[in-house]
Amino acid sequence: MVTWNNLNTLASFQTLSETERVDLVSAMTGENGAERVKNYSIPMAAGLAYNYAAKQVDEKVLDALVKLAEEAQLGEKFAALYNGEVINTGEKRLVLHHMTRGQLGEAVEADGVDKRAFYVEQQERIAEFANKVHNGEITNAAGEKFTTVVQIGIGGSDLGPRAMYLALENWAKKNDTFKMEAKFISNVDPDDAAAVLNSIDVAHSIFVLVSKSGTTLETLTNESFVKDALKNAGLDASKHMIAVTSETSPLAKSDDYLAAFFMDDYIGGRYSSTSAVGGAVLSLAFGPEVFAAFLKGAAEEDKLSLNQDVLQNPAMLDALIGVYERNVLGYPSTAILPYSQALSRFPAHLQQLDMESNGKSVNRFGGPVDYPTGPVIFGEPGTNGQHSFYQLLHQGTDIVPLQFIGFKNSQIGTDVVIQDSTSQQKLCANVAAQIVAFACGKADENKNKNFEGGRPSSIIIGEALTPEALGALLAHFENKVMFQGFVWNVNSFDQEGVQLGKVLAKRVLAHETDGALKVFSDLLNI
Ligand SMILES: O=P(O)(O)OC[C@H]1O[C@](O)(CO)[C@@H](O)[C@@H]1O
Repeated sequence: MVTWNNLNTLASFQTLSETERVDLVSAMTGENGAERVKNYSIPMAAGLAYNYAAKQVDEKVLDALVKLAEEAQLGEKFAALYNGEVINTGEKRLVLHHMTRGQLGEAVEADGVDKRAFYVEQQERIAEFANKVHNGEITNAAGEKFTTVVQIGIGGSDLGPRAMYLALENWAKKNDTFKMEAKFISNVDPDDAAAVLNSIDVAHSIFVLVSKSGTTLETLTNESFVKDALKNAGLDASKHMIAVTSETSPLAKSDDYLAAFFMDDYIGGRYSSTSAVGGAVLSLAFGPEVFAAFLKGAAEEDKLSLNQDVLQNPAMLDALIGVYERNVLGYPSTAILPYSQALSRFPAHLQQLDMESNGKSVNRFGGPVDYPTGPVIFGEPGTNGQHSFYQLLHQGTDIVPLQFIGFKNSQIGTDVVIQDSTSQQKLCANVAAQIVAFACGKADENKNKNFEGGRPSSIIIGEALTPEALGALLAHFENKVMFQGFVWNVNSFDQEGVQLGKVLAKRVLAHETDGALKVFSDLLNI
């Protein structure tokens, strides 16, 4: 039986708060600095490793974090989640995204069906459909193969799948599994749809309309935009569109689509990359085998998140260190810094995952929380970020914890030696240098050139960004955010904070405005 308590009521949190702070500069530059880098590392799935040597922790802090994990019952809460308890209290729903990639606990039946069987059935249907598109059994009306897939969706129906597609595009090309180019339309800004439509051959394009609810204004507007374009090209839209939605949504029973694939209300949009939401576009783009490898990596990482030994559970430890930084050390944000161009949209995905999940001021029962919850998340790939916002990270007045990601090898393998090193070596040299620069700093008499150091970071290191590694990376962050939500006692699976803006926008469009809303509407010529 689990009990849900606010963080500041836990005795272990009190102990953690009183634990002596670690001087990161001394820890990293002292005689045990090198050993620390070797030891403070946990294996992850797919050959990845989570290294937390440059975090502001030592044995005493780690011990206090282990006690916090125990008192907050993180393992038990995860078990309650994957065994089908109503963890999403706000919407009174189960939380089942782990089941899209494996069965961690008991069979869970909901709506009269075994949910694992349901998700597997959707994967099989998608795989069959994708194979038929690739081998020319499913074609356009002229009997020609589709060459492009365009996903229409927003939020979780866009960010995760888009980030995953970009992450694997070059890998798939290099490994001869690239089947179709994918494009994405998300913004209701007409320039988004228009620009994508101008860049493709609509006659050879298949569109994936993705909306769990089937009611999202932006997505339905963009669907009409695309249907108009197909009609104007003399094409039958229903022969060019598939839907990914929940079986209860208005889209589910429509004849407007060539096929429909399903997820359900037990998978939040931001946790849906491993469901049909990511499955359709990724299977069409790279083939079902690549999507299956991606799921395998995620499933392996999920299993590591079950480990009751916190120091061998990368997602749980990452989560706890994040809580320590937020609630004891008082750091307000976290930067996601992948040293991998393929992960260019991964920070944007994590922004939604983290901030929509844990950006909450009430606990899971609607009561107040009087401590900080989710941090502000932002990021960019390195080394580009170094030439942009790292100035503030190194010498600004806020300390921003950093989450680096790096790979020993590139995806494409084409490289050049300039000044005795390859580009890949330069990339990796930079991330190593940054970790040490942030943690250790450098004293200078000229205060303008002085680096205080003491700026914490972690790094996930892998051999190369493969489908398995990407799945593991995704699951790591999903589970980290989940564990943090448990510690903060918030419901990480609803998002009421997005509703008010939607309601007011509808009022503006219906011209039912007054006061400030009316003046802004007039200023924007609506
Ligand atoms: O898939 P849907 O139902 O169109 O929702 C899209 C996105 O909108 C949100 O509900 C926020 O407005 C996200 O949580 C979700 O990912």
